[in-house]
Amino acid sequence: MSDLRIVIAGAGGRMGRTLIKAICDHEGLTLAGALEHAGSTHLGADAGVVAGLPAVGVTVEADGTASLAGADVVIDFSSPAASVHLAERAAARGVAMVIGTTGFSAQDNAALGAAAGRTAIVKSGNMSLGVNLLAALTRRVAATLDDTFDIEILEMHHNKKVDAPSGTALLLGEAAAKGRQRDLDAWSERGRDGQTGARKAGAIGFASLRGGSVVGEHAVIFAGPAERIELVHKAEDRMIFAHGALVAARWVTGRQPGLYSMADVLGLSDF
Ligand SMILES: NC(=O)C1=CN([C@@H]2O[C@H](COP(=O)(O)OP(=O)(O)OC[C@H]3O[C@@H](n4cnc5c(N)ncnc54)[C@H](OP(=O)(O)O)[C@@H]3O)[C@@H](O)[C@H]2O)C=CC1
Ligand SMILES: O=C(O)C1=N[C@H](C(=O)O)C[C@H](O)C1
Repeated sequence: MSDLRIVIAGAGGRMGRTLIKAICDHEGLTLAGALEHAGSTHLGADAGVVAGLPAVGVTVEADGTASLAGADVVIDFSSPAASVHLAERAAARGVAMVIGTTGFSAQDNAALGAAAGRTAIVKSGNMSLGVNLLAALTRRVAATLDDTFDIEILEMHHNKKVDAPSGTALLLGEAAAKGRQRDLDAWSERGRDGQTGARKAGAIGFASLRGGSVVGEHAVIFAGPAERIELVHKAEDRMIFAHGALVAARWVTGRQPGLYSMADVLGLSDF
């Protein structure tokens, strides 16, 4: 069987570099391209060297037309605008895509949905097995407990993260809302400050902490009368996201067009 040919977008970033290392460590995977934005200081450098490895013979580039033409799948951890633009290009060429970027607007999500009408895309705010299992558990617990148990989602990340709440917190919020058979947008409470009034029964609250080098920590708290249940995930190494993205890349290659989740990839949709 021939190698899976993977293009990495956001190649110079924390996740891009982790993915390049993971690809170089795995049999059956080939780095087919490494993309960065037009102003990046990494342009022209060898992607292996950017990732802290010996040279691999792939140059970091901004255009990527030739790389996309020879790729099976693109894995993208960059920025919302870059992901949307790249999804349109991948869709035009029928190249599958795995999107780990977070912080999308409703308009961005609509554009990604349109691209997924033309090529297969796996998109998830968290690619790890642990968090996707946590989401399945969250849905089950939220469905089991009634509104006397308030749901609060707490996340903490490193001090370079640019979006809040995290994509994972939103994924967990969606799972809780699904369990309660509610629309998350109508029930979420974010950024409380000042005279907020008492908590609305049934709301799903979010709180974000930023500091240091924390890779990613999430807690879903079910706070009831005189007792509390907490479901927690702590990521210790970005390699868990990279491994999940590579599992998704194998799974999505050759699939029918559509927008898929990590729950689809991991078989957790009916858990
Ligand atoms: N789903 C998941 O499991 C995970 C998701 N993430 C998400 O992935 C994204 C990236 O995270 P992280 O790697 O930590 O962030 P970084 O800022 O370290 O990396 C992002 C990279 O993308 C580059 N970039 C910006 N615009 C473009 C473009 N047009 N084309 C190609 N590259 C571009 C950035 O360049 P420059 O620095 O020069 O701007 C940077 O090198 C975030 O949205 C984060 O939330 C992160 C971890 C896990
Ligand atoms: O920016 C990060 O670092 C992370 N982003 C994702 C998110 O927004 O949830 C996933 C992970 O928590 C790390």
